[in-house]
Formats: sequence, structure tokens, C-alpha cells
Amino acid sequence: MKLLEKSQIRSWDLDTIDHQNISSFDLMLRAASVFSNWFQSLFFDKTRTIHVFCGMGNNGGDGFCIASLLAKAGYEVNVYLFQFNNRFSDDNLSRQKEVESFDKFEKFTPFPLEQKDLIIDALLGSGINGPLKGEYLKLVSWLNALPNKIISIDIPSGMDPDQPTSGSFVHADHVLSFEIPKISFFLNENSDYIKNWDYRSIHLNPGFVEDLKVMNYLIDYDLVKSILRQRKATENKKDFGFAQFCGGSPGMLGSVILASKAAMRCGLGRLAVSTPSIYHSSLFSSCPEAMAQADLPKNVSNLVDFQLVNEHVDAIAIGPGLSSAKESVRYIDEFLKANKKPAVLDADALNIISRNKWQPRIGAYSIISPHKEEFERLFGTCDSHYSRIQKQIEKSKELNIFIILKGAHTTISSPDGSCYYNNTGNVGMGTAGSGDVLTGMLLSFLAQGYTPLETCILAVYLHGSAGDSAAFKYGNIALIASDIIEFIPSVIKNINGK
Ligand SMILES: NC(=O)C1=CN([C@@H]2O[C@H](COP(=O)(O)OP(=O)(O)OC[C@H]3O[C@@H](n4cnc5c(N)ncnc54)[C@H](OP(=O)(O)O)[C@@H]3O)[C@@H](O)[C@H]2O)[C@@H](O)CC1
Ligand SMILES: [K+]
Repeated sequence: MKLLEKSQIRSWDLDTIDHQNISSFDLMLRAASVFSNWFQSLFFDKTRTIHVFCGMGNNGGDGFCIASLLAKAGYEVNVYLFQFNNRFSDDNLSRQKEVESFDKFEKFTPFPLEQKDLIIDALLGSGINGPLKGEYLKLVSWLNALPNKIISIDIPSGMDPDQPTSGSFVHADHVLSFEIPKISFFLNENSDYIKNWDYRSIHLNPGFVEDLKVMNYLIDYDLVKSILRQRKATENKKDFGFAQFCGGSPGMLGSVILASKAAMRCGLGRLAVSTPSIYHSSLFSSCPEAMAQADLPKNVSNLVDFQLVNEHVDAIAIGPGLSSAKESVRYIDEFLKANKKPAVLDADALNIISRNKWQPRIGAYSIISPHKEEFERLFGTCDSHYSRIQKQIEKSKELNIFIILKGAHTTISSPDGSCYYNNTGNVGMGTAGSGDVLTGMLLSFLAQGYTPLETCILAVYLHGSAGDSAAFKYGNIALIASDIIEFIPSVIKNINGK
């Protein structure tokens, strides 16, 4: 799904008014009806009073319109207008006439509310320009200290739709965004405050967004479904890719097993594993589907000759459990020199690259999947998660690589400067081996012939979804990496139908 910046949302709004021959006044009614239906499906108990807090722009106009619809639906509704200057939007002024009465505040003073009552936040929407000022600040601090449930229209008031908010904003319990979610819903800076959000279409002109160039996307079910291929009955294992996984070192076998199993569960045809031979029997007992790489003449510490590998495999993943021993450094050096195949680099491969400043040697269109610490070792420290994402995009362009920055909302950056936000996954996945499972999934899709971008999208989304299913069964405290693998089959089957 395309994620639009606030200026683009505004243009979409105007384009719809133009193309659908609808007035902005009527478009507001459409949005208010959508909100009101959604609200009634969630909060059907009509014994609680609803307090609608309206600002002076169109978000406030939505508030008046929604208050009138909810009153007609039988709710007890109180409306408040916060008029901190004289610049009303036209539609706001018109919609004020639809409610029987409202209290007006030119300066904010606190007033009592019953704890069980609900608050609808219609103070400010996507028209925000800069941090909250003056009376709004006092009002929002008061709202945030109340025990009442707050439901925001379009966006929590004060929140910047495109980037982290430098001031304060309403800490909403629920948000209904119009048409599409806002970019800022996926920023780590906001994740403690934006838990229950949803979006509903208000039927803005679809043609506008089809042609619109955007730099931000949300990875959603429809996108993943459109990428995941159906198999033909006549295909066989040779059609599903041959992958090479290189990793493991003394004491570090687990990552090899987790990655291998995850790779096979994502539909890989054949998998060869390069790992020290002392581990081959353990690997076979845990993942009999994998082949272990025999000792080859030029092996470094029982690893593999990349020139030779390149002739046979469709993709390589390298790094998990490799250690940063001298032999592993030589191994990565060899790999960077010789590899010609689509590749995934993770864990110790990234640590070795950052220590030796080999970043410019990473092959074009490779995928790297660092977590925050690995990322900062590679590219330097950042003072916020948002600035880390900006650097991620910049480095993808500069190095011509795909970067998966793992975290609460994993982001994928592509060499063309676009950024994909993921919304699956949970805190329970921050556990040993979870990243190895992702590496195995990436390797699998890459070897099956998906493009690097498709590979990143599929693996990141499905990894998070499998983690969500695992957390549903085991809880996010008990969840371990093997549980994620347990649920890969069902999440793929749910999407692909096969
Ligand atoms: N997209 C769509 O298709 C549709 C959108 N719709 C709705 O329109 C909403 C957008 O409406 P909008 O553009 O009128 O702006 P809005 O958010 O009400 O804010 C403007 C007010 O905020 C004030 N203000 C600004 N910054 C401030 C600050 N830092 N601190 C304090 N005040 C600040 C500003 O004051 P001023 O700058 O004039 O001093 C002005 O009074 C959108 O969110 C959605 O709800 C639907 O009705 C129909 C379909
Ligand atoms: K709002």
C-alpha cells in the first residue's frame, strides 16, 4: 500500500473534489459517516456520554459532523469548540450549525468528566504545521492525564503525519485514519502511543494514487499475496531454487539449523550448507532436507570455494554464527571478491565488513539485514530511529543494496530510495535465533527467483506473521525462534491458499 505524505493527502482530497464532482462539505460528511459507523461498531454502549473536542480546521469540522451523526444514532453527546484564534475553515463554520449547542473555550480551563465517558479528539488533523503551541499544549496535557478513553479522528491531534513529532500530541486509545494509515503510525518513536489504529476508505479517487510516485509503502496482505507465486503441477525441485547457506563456527550451530529449516519451510528446492564438518551429523538430524558441503580443496576452515559454488547455486546467504575469527575474516574477504550470485549478508558477515570498512565491497543488489547495533557499526550512530531510517535509505542508494533494518517496525530500503514499512511481528521476536530464521527465509525466496525487493517483502512480512501466530499460541515472553518456524507453513498457506 502506498503511504502518502500530508501534502499528497491534501492533493488527493482536492483531486477527489475535482474528479467526483463533490463539494468539500459533502466529502466531510462522507468521512464523518465512515467514522461514525466504525465508532458504533466498537462502542455500542450508549450509556456512556461522548465528549467531542473540536478544533477550528476541517478535523474540527469532522468532529461537529460526527457529533451530529452520533446524537442522531441515540448517543448522549457533548460538544466543545476550542477557538484559540479566529481562523476557522469554511466547512468547520458550516458544520457548527449542525449541532444543537456547544461550549466554546477561548482559553483552556479544565472541567470535570466522568471516568467512564468517551472522548472524541477532533482538535487537529493532518493540517498540523509544527509543534503544538499555547492553549493547545495545556489542553493536550490535560487530556493525556485523564483516565478516559480517547478516540482520535484521522490522527491523534498534534501528531506529525510524516515524521516524529517534536512536541506533544494526544495519546489516543484508538485512531481511525481516513483512506490510508499515516506514515508516522509506523515510526518507533510513536509506537508506545499508537496501539489501536485502523483505517477505512472514504472513497477518494483511486486514479490519483495509482499514478502518484511515493517513496513510502506499507507491506500489507494484498502486496504479499500479489508477489507470492502459485506453483504449476509440473514443476519440480529444480524449479524452486538451489541455495547455499554459509555459517556456523565452533559453538555456533544453532543459527545454521534455524536458517536451514526456515529456508526449506519457505519452499526452497535444494539447500547446501557450508559449516564445519564436526556439525554435519547434528545438522542432518535436525534438518535432514539439507545437504552439507563436502570439504573442498580451497576451503577456509572447512568452508567453501566461492568460485565453485557460483557455478551451481541460485543464491547465497552468509554470516550467521560465523564468528569473527581470523578464518572467518578471510572467508568473507574471499566471498566479497568472488561472489557473483544474489546474496544475503547478515550477523558476523556484517560485523566483519564493518570492522574492516568493506562496506563499498558489498555486491550490488545484495540484501543485508542488520539490527540496530549492527546497522550503527556499519554506518555510524544516529540520534533517533527516524534518522537511522533516513541513513538507511541514503546508504541503500549509495551502495546500491537492499537494507533490512530489523526492529519493532522493520523497514526495507531499496537502491531507488523507496522505503517499505512492516507492521507484522511482536516484541517476543526479540530472541536469539529470530534473525537467523529471517536470513533462512530471505535465502529461500532469493534462490526461488524472486527479485531482491520481492524477497525482502515476502520474508519480512511472513517472518512477522509467523511470529504473531507463535505469540498467539505461546505468548510473547515464552516465544523462541523455533516457534516462528513452526508457523511459517500456516501463514504461507493462508496467503497462497496452497
Ligand atoms: N484528507 C481528506 O481527504 C479529508 C480530510 N478531512 C479532514 O480534514 C483534516 C485536515 O483538515 P485541515 O487541513 O483543515 O487541517 P486541521 O488538521 O483541521 O488543522 C488546521 C487547524 O490547525 C491549526 N494548527 C496547525 N498547526 C498547529 C499547531 N502546531 N499548533 C496549534 N494549532 C495548529 C491551524 O491553525 P492556524 O495555522 O490557522 O493558526 C488550523 O486551525 C483531516 O485530518 C481530516 O480530519 C475530511 O474532512 C474530509 C476528507
Ligand atoms: K484528531
